[in-house]
Amino acid sequence: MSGNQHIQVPAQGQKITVNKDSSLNVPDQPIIPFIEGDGVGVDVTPVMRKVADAAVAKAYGARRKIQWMEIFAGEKATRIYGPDMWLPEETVAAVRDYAVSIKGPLTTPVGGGIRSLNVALRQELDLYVCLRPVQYFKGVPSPLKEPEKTDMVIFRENSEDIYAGIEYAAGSEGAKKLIAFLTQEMGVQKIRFPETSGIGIKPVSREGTERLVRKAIQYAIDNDKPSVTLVHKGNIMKFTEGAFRDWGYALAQREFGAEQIDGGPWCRLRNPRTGKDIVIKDSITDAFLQQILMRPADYSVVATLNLNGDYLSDALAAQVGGIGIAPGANMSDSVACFEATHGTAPKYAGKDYVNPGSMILCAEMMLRHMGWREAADLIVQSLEKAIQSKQVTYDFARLMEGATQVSCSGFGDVVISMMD
Ligand SMILES: NC(=O)C1=CN([C@@H]2O[C@H](COP(=O)(O)OP(=O)(O)OC[C@H]3O[C@@H](n4cnc5c(N)ncnc54)[C@H](OP(=O)(O)O)[C@@H]3O)[C@@H](O)[C@H]2O)C=CC1
Ligand SMILES: O=C(O)CCC(=O)C(=O)O
Ligand SMILES: [Mg+2]
Repeated sequence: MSGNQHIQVPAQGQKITVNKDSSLNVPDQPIIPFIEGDGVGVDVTPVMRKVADAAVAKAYGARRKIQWMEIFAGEKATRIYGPDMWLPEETVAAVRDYAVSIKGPLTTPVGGGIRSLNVALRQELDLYVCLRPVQYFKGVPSPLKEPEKTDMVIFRENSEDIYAGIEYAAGSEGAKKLIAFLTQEMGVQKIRFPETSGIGIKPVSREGTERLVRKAIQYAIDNDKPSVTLVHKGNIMKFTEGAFRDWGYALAQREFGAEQIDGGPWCRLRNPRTGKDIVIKDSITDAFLQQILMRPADYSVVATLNLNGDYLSDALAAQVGGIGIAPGANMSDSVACFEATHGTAPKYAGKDYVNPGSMILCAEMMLRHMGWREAADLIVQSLEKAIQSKQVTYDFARLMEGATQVSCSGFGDVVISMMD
């Protein structure tokens, strides 16, 4: 870590502050920290900013303006702060202190090298909810016959599970110690090749599960959704994924008054806002992956563990047009950092080529979170119009008849032109 200060705080603008009940005080010129991101981050992040600025200007004139503040992580941070400074302290502090931020993707090497900076940021700030809405926009090409039937919101637990990165390489001191402990003290005889096994640990807690499932059920209540599905592989991983399911059901009953249907485990609660039923159900992950393709209309809010949520995010995104149009947010009760589902797509980096739709929709989620609903609505409407005009990036153009392929920045300009 370094005491270096490289963040330039905009002269104008104020911090967003958070009340005890998690509501926000948003000034008319909020300072929003942003991380450009590695790879295609350099392409999509400027487009996102341009579209968000245009929507804010269109919706509120001179009355409101985002004061962007660049903060640094990933390769850019190492260029600015020095080698090995991948996630500077002041970057983490800014994401925490400014309450609302947005980031482009960051590279994580496979196998060796640094651990995920994306995961590190989530862990350091305990951004325990990864919220990824999956909705169909009219005109988007999809591999499904009826893509509009896919309308889900993923609540992915963001702080635990095998994703936490507690693992030891085969042959390392850590792996040897753990394997010795397991075999000698715990009587474990199931490690097939103990001499050459790497070892990963999968922590899943009651608290971690409950806070995630609570958010998912509250979301279903607030947004008039018909069901919450707990997705787990609890038949095999009984005390982690199975416990996630059991703790989830217990929470629904204890805190939301859900009652079992036909002896359970499914249960049902009455939405206090609408009087309608919300069904709490569960599905084993492998079966769920086929259900979302075969019967997507049966599912709405999804609450799941970290790794399942990662896999499901990309699979569900594909059903409604792919990860070029898949936004998300990492959230705690006081901090929200908006982040696309996709990664750095290195082969396209710097080519002004990829779809900026995910980042644009991240900005839309961010504006809605700030209560700037009119600007958020404008983004959704103009994005839809842009897609329907068939002026789209390569990912959509290759699947659409009669489309005109435009660049990443070109697509941003089409979206802005649709605001008129
Ligand atoms: N939150 C984050 O910062 C994340 C970071 N990553 C990191 O990103 C790096 C690359 O990961 P990788 O597995 O290649 O996954 P990516 O999501 O970066 O890319 C996979 C494929 O998805 C398509 N794609 C991705 N982004 C877009 C876009 N904006 N518009 C259109 N299509 C898009 C492309 O498909 P096609 O080839 O068909 O054109 C691309 O080749 C890794 O280091 C990974 O760890 C990954 C996910 C999230
Ligand atoms: O951190 C990474 O590099 C990958 C993360 C990821 O795929 C995700 O969070 O969806
Ligand atoms: Mg992922």
